[in-house]
Amino acid sequence: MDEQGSAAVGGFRGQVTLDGPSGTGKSSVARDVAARLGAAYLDTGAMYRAATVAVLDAGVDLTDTDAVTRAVASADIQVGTAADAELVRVDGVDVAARIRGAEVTRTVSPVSAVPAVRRMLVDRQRALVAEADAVVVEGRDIGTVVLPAATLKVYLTAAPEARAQRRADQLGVTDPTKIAEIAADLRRRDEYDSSRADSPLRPAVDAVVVDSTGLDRDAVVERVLDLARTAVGAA
Ligand SMILES: Nc1ncnc2c1ncn2[C@@H]1O[C@H](COP(=O)(O)OP(=O)(O)O)[C@@H](O)[C@H]1O
Ligand SMILES: Nc1ccn([C@@H]2O[C@H](COP(=O)(O)OP(=O)(O)O)[C@@H](O)[C@H]2O)c(=O)n1
Repeated sequence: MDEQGSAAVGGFRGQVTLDGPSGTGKSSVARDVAARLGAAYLDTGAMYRAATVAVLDAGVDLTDTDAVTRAVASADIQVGTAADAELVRVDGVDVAARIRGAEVTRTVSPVSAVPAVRRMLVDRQRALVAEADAVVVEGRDIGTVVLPAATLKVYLTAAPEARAQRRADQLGVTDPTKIAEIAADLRRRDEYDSSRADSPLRPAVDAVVVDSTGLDRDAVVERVLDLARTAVGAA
């Protein structure tokens, strides 16, 4: 038993994927699970957000997919894989705070729908994963496209109102008009991410779907750790 009162998954080796829409708890759960497993952690959304910073700074027309691709290809995008420290840099500049801002959040879905951008970032994601014996990777297409042979695939869902409220709480937003704007942004990104032709957001056929609506963060973490124990036992 560890200090949090549950058995750790000792010597875990393998890949855990966490996919799902915004506000379902992917980042927070993935970080906690990685820390408990002693695994690396990769936030692929941060990579698409960093790519979006490069596109915004290049000032290109977002509908010009060749120009978007060139802007991403010529940027030096660095994302760390430690669960306890966020490292996101574009051309050596720390953009960890900027990637969470409204401008990037508004623009990231069209940038991430460009197939050539996805190919570049998926190659990077697989290379980063290959460096780790144990890794937790979160995003939209990790179980379906990036790591189809992962040890455990989890697809997180939650009711749209719960997701919007969580995001509002996280940002310290209490104004109902602003909460409605957050909910509208989540709907827009859900729609964009689920309907794109390349790597749409959807559960892998062999993913375990976990609905976090009525669960707190720790309960979801415990559920994923239980699933990881079972997956390792079954391997
Ligand atoms: N099961 C949960 N219940 C309530 N709040 C949660 C839960 N999981 C995560 N949160 C909180 O909701 C917010 C958004 O979670 P986050 O991990 O960023 O989601 P995602 O990566 O899916 O967008 C964070 O403040 C997080 O602490
Ligand atoms: N593997 C991934 C991860 C993110 N994304 C894109 O990047 C955006 C931001 O991802 P994120 O994980 O940071 O978003 P949140 O869930 O934190 O709001 C998503 O809305 C997708 O458009 C993607 O296309 N594929």
